[in-house]
Amino acid sequence: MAELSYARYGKDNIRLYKVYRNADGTQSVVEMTVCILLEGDIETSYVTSSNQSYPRSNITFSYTKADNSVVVATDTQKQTCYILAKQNPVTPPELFASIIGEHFVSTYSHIHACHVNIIVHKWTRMTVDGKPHPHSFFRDGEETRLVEAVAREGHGIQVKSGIKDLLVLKSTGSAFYGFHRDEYTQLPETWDRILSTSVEAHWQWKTFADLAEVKTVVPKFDAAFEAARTITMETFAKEKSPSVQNTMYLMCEQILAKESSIDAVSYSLPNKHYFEIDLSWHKGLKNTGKDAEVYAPQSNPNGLIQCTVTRKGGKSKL
Ligand SMILES: O=c1[nH]c(=O)c2[nH]c(=O)[nH]c2[nH]1
Repeated sequence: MAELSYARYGKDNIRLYKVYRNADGTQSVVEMTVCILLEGDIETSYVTSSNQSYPRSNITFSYTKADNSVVVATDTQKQTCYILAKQNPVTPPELFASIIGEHFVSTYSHIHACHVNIIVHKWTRMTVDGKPHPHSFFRDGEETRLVEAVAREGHGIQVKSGIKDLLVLKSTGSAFYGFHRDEYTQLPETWDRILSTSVEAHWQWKTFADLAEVKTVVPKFDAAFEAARTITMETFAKEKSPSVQNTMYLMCEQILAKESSIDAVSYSLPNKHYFEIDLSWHKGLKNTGKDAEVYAPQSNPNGLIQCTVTRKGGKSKL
């Protein structure tokens, strides 16, 4: 006996660009990649067709019985994404993701959940002749802004925001000592090391009742993104880090303190190692400890340190 235990389908890698022609003659642009995944109820809502009853809302029938009548084609989902982008603002991405999610759940009676993921790609306005250029942009880093919105019928909209691929390095001001030692330990303690990581962080908003409630907090989304980015960089730079674990915890605490509508903050930080190179074999060159200047950056393996910090004493308030 076989049973379908998981079913979602949709369109991934929908690439989307929108230009805003501003009243002052300047233009602003947004480029994003969207993923939409739909879920349907498996047991309820039967309709009658001819003399036959069949489960109208049963998305799984498209899998188990080749019944495509319940399938909102993935191409339709892509076209809908473009139409919604034309008819609505695409920024902040948390709002646009919620608009897409609510659309699918409210438009199709047999679709009960819609998962929307958005990656926003950077286009930063150029400075030309010392002035912001009206319509030219460049990519100043691979860092992306992320959003995941889940609209679930009867359960509101859950929104998670994030940042990914923000590559940072500090050449001193980081230590790692006092860690557990046993017969498997070779790593020496260090009071001064290079610290580098590619930041991935997510912050989960309190659950919104509906799209109308999402709309009431729109300005908070950009503000929280800027705050999380600033807190990440300032903590990384200013803190004399005793470990990645402690530094990332401090970042989470500050983001929770800054925005009361955020329930939880997660970080996932690879520890990108830079190894000292002993060059003493060459004419006694000193290149270790306090004399270290030339290092070998390591591609792998890397440490991977993760945490989630949740607001104590229950959920947050708007
Ligand atoms: O900040 C660190 N945390 C660790 O858990 C760890 N483990 C390790 O080898 N180096 C480091 N650095």
